[in-house]
Amino acid sequence: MSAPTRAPIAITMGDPAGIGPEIIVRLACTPRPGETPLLVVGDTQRLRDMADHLGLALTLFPIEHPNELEGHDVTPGRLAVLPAGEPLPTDLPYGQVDARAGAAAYAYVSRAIDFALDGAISAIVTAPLNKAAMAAAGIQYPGHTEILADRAGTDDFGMMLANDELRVMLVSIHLSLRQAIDAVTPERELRAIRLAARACHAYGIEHPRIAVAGLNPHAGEGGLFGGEDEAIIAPAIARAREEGIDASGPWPGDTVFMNARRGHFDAVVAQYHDQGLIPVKYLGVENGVNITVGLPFVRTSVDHGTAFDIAGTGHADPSSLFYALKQAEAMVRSGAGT
Ligand SMILES: NC(=O)c1ccc[n+]([C@@H]2O[C@H](COP(=O)([O-])OP(=O)(O)OC[C@H]3O[C@@H](n4cnc5c(N)ncnc54)[C@H](O)[C@@H]3O)[C@@H](O)[C@H]2O)c1
Ligand SMILES: N[C@H](C(=O)O)[C@H](O)COP(=O)(O)O
Repeated sequence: MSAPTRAPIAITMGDPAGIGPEIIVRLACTPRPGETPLLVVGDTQRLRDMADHLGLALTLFPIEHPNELEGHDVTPGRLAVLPAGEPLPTDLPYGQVDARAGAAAYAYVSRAIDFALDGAISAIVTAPLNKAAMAAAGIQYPGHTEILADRAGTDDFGMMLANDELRVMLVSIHLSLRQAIDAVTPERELRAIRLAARACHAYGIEHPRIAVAGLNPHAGEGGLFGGEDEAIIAPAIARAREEGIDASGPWPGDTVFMNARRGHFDAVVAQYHDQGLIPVKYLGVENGVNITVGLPFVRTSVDHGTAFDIAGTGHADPSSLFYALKQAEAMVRSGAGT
């Protein structure tokens, strides 16, 4: 028996019709260096069926509270499951938007947040949920990040995607492109720069160099291609510098990530979702992690989605989940949080 020595990390199962169940059972059966005990908030039968489908020898045992892990054998091949929401129908199809799956995904993350706010778990690591399925269930949040921030009662939060080569903080997250342009405001710019610096501190970087990407082609080319870069972004960078943050820009968005990857910057502030996430995901989703910065607890996530095109087929790569767990453990260990 290996007794847990610190509060467990909870992995949420995500959308049951996606690849969450598969990547979780693969992770649970693989020896890994971290010593933090794990539990999954999800559906035991769904995980059981997936492990059987993949031919994995996995023992699942139910718990009702993270404290119950104390004294349990939590070695690879054994996994505690904490239920939430309604039990799933056994014939729930993979790879389809389903309101029952959307409701379940929301229930898993909600229950994990309860335990995180109580200090009963040390971090939340999320498997992907499907935003269309959640909307079909009548849940109005666009994603995990907004649920987490709302439940934590904070407006001062941000989404950072990172891998071994890039760290990217977004000015806006799940908005239409038109709305994202309107969201380029002095307040949001300054907040994103501050959050990027804060995240770098959590990575142990004392004096982070924060590059801010421009909004328009060539960062506006002196006003030829749009005025937001000079009128809104540049003054926010100046404000951040007055606060002592080593921020620079606005840099042309097409080359700033290349220079960050070369080591010229510690993080990039991207003006909208795809500007920031394409460079990170292009380097491979297997080494990427999504971190919510600004919460009172640690939350990391895989940097990929529910992959309905391969869900249930046994072809999902669990690497990003390993990476997200490793990052969460490091953040908990350092005590830096976010
Ligand atoms: N953390 C999250 O909860 C999260 C993250 C991103 C997207 N999403 C959601 O997931 C849903 C689907 O999003 P999408 O189709 O844009 O992106 P996706 O990441 O689900 O899929 C994009 C492509 O990458 C492949 N892929 C993704 N992860 C993989 C893995 N682990 N192994 C092998 N191949 C993998 C898929 O098969 C697909 O071809 C949407 O509802 C989206 O909002 C959720
Ligand atoms: N924007 C994220 C991505 O594309 O990877 C993703 O949608 C996850 O968002 P949440 O962590 O807020 O669910």
